[in-house]
Amino acid sequence: MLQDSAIQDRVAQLKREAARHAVTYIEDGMAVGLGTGSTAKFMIDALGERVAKEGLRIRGIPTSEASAEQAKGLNIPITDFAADPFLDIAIDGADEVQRGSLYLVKGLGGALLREKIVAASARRFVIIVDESKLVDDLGTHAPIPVEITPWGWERAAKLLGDTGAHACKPRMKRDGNLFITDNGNMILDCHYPSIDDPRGLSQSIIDITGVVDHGLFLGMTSEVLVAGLHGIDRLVP
Ligand SMILES: O=C[C@H](O)[C@H](O)[C@H](O)COP(=O)(O)O
Repeated sequence: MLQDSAIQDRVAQLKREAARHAVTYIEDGMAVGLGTGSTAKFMIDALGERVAKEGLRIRGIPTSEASAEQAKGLNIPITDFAADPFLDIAIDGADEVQRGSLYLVKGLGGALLREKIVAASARRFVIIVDESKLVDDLGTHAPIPVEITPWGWERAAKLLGDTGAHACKPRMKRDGNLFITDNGNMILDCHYPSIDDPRGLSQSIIDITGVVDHGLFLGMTSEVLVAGLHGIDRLVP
């Protein structure tokens, strides 16, 4: 039996391989959304390698300051929505992927807003995860992060906690310490006892004035590359 650390090393290796595979979808001349998080980091590394070794000519839009720094360090050219309002592809990680629907929970690292804007702009949205992220019901392991404006945040928090069938227990991200996003907003992590109507929940959160967006990504995924101990699976909705 493999030890925990050996399993983690193997999963990291498979995520790296899945990231390399995802990067083969990128072709010369493309505008590419660059995700955020430990899995997206492997993908940006693999893309940097293609830029350096093959002279691949692409333009990237990073979904966080961290990914922007990484991309710049690898000489990946950065673009913006003025020059590229539509992207050919975006590649990112996720916190949960619902089997079948391929609905996602994203944003536990706090990057959900830019990630969602980039995903919405991309013709193809590719997700890379390890198999521990696959769930039957959203919210099984991950809370839903909700990005809210700092001004009046207490009101939004109260309403998130009071929304009838969609009430949650909002907690301030990072164990009660203030977490400010790259956009200058705050994140509340919302724990729901169960999520049986993701679309209804999405709407009820977004209807609260002061909420900027949330980490449910519904109907956006083009495909998911799942890195498991036995290899890489490709899921499509
Ligand atoms: O804000 C963070 C992003 O949504 C990440 O893509 C997500 O949290 C997955 O991160 P990781 O690949 O590190 O598990």
